[in-house]
Amino acid sequence: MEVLTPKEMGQADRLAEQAGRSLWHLMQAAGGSVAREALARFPDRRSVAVLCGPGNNGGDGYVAARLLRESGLAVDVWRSAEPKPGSDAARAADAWKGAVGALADFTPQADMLVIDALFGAGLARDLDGAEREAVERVKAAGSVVLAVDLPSGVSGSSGEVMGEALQADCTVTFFRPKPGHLLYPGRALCGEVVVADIGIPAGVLADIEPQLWANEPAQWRHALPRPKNIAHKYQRGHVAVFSGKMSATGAARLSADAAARAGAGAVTVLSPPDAMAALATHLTATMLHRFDAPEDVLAFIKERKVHAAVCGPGFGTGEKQKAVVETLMHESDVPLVIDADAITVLSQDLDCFLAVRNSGEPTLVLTPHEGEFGRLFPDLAENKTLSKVERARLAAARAKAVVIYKGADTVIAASDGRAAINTNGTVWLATAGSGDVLAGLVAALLGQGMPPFEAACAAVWIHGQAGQREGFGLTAEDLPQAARKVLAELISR
Ligand SMILES: NC(=O)C1=CN([C@@H]2O[C@H](COP(=O)(O)OP(=O)(O)OC[C@H]3O[C@@H](n4cnc5c(N)ncnc54)[C@H](O)[C@@H]3O)[C@@H](O)[C@H]2O)[C@@H](O)CC1
Ligand SMILES: [K+]
Repeated sequence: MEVLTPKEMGQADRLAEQAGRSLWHLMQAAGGSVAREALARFPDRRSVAVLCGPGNNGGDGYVAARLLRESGLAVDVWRSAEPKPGSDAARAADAWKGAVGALADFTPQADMLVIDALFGAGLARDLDGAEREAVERVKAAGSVVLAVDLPSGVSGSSGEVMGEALQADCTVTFFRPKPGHLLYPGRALCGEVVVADIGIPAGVLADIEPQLWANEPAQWRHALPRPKNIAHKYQRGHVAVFSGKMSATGAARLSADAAARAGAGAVTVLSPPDAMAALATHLTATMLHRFDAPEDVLAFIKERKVHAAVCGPGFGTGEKQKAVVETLMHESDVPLVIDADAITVLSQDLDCFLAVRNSGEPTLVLTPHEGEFGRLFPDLAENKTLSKVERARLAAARAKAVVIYKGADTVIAASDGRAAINTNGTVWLATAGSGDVLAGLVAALLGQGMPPFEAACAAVWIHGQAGQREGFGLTAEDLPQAARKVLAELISR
């Protein structure tokens, strides 16, 4: 599903108006969907308090208040400021015939349903004054909160908290989700998110051309590799995985296993001389090849027709490793997944890395977690005015790469501006070796010819789904098999 920034949502609103849906009617539908969710989800609440701000978010609140009162509930409205005279919100406030209290006098109770219609997409600065104090009181009282569009204090564009924010049990937003619903901390503050249809025609999206999606199979399933019956193993993608020294071979084996389970026809672990014996005792279907110097690597890639390579898991960060990473970047055109230690190696000489990337070759997928992202793109990481999506996009454009910016809310970004926010991750994936598996999944899909952005999005989703299936107590060794089943189902459907 497309994700719209608050600015794009304003555009949707104007386009809907041109298509004959007035803001007044959208506001009635928005307030109506809030009232419906309140009745359906919180039927046992004895009283309802609707907190209304000065803008259209408050307007939705007045509409919901009127409808809930008409259904027989005891409803009070508390407002921080009057809506602008002549606005749709003012018209909605006029249609509310009950009393209106000053927000400063509102005393929340634990058994109350609080409908938060203070601020939505229009939140422009940190919460302060009466609104902030009311938010603090609601949090202290522990009332059940249903947020209109966004919990007040959450930025719709970044999910960041602006000063203070409500913790909602449920958030009803309209037409399409916003980045603030999917990026942390906003995602956690929203509670369950309901995306309500308020009559904005989906056709407006053709004019808006959104470049951000929630990461879902609908976006990339068509591009998943479907091997033809006649394919032999090398036609199904040959993936090479670089191993580190003898004491650090497990990471490469996890990547290799993931690549094989995700459909690569052949997988070879490239090993430094000292790790050959350790790897040989562990590998069965996966092939093993020794490399000593960067030239060996180039020769192997060329002669054995490698389709994608993973470099980084357990690799090490010394001079020898640096030489390999640089050779891969300068002298080879094999699609690369650069993870973990290889990211650290690149970050040791940023000017060189970016100079090489000016040519745009080879196809590159970078998989940094927060710390690695900070090392590769320090200025972007420090820029607190940017959302995680914007940081990932700028990084992708700068590195001419697909960037998988990992975390609980992993963002995948391409250098052409497309981006996706992943939502199926689970805490069980925060385990040693999980990232190595992800790198192997990306390489397998790349090696089978899937375009890099789609391959990255698919790998992240499959990884998340595998984590959910395995659940409590999973180890990274469980993930490749689970990923295989997820992928098999995606392909067979
Ligand atoms: N865009 C659309 O298509 C629709 C939008 N609707 C509602 O309209 C909302 C957006 O309305 P608005 O653009 O009026 O924005 P809001 O109602 O979120 O807030 C805007 C008002 O708050 C003030 N303000 C911003 N930050 C403040 C702060 N920290 N402290 C005090 N005042 C602050 C602004 O100056 C402005 O007056 C959405 O969240 C949604 O609830 C719905 O009515 C239906 C359709
Ligand atoms: K709100």
